[in-house]
Amino acid sequence: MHLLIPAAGTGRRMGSHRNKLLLQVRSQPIIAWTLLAAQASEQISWIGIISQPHDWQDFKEIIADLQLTKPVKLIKGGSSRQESVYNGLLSLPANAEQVLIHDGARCLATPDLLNRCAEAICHCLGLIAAVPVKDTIKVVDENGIIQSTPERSQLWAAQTPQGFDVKLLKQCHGEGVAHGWEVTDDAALFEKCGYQVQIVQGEETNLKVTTPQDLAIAEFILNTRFDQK
Ligand SMILES: Nc1ccn([C@@H]2O[C@H](COP(=O)(O)OP(=O)(O)OP(=O)(O)O)[C@@H](O)[C@H]2O)c(=O)n1
Ligand SMILES: C[C@](O)(CO)[C@H](O)COP(=O)(O)O
Repeated sequence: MHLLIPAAGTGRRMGSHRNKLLLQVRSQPIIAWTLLAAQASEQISWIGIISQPHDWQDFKEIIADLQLTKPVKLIKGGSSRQESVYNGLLSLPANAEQVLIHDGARCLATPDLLNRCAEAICHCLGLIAAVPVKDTIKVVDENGIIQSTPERSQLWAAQTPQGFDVKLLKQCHGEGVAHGWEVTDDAALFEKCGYQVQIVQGEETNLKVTTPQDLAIAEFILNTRFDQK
């Protein structure tokens, strides 16, 4: 299975002066943890890291240090996650029929989750890892007034990996560009084009490292995982 890792962000919400994926958690850059999970997943055979050229030297050193045995390609990132993923899709090897897309910032996803998504995408056209929301969610207007309370049993929090048929996802990204759609995940493009997206049970610990608080939580989770062994 081909895996694309969007890793070309700036980390604005982290307040970092450089790509947050180069920040350390448990003595390894965030992107290294993501790559270690990809390396450990038996289903992943090829890795594309979508990133900004000014980070490539750092990424090359990380890849070399990890001694990854799978082929890794560096792909130029775009100005939004959406644009980065589209670049990634256009850089896939010609034989890639399905693809998993997994945020570099979700460095706690387990090899088991990658394996389950890779297996599931062989039986459907689109899927995402997701978990049921635990909070009661409110829809609020610009004055801070609640407009509605959606039924929680129908609400799921989207994660990555997200998996797709390559041809269809390329077509959906093309439609996105043509219509000027701006979305925060690939499933949203699939939905807008009228294709079904299946849910795969995600992981509570599969958080996206977005803020400094997330860094501390990620460190705690990794310590719990690795100190237990
Ligand atoms: N132009 C972009 C923007 C984001 N990403 C990637 O998409 C994932 C999810 O994005 P997010 O966590 O929002 O990362 P940043 O864009 O770095 O964060 P922020 O929005 O706070 O600046 C990350 O792995 C990030 O590197 C990307 O490949 N290309
Ligand atoms: C794809 C994603 O990780 C699913 O939760 C998320 O939508 C990325 O969006 P962000 O706006 O970059 O946080």
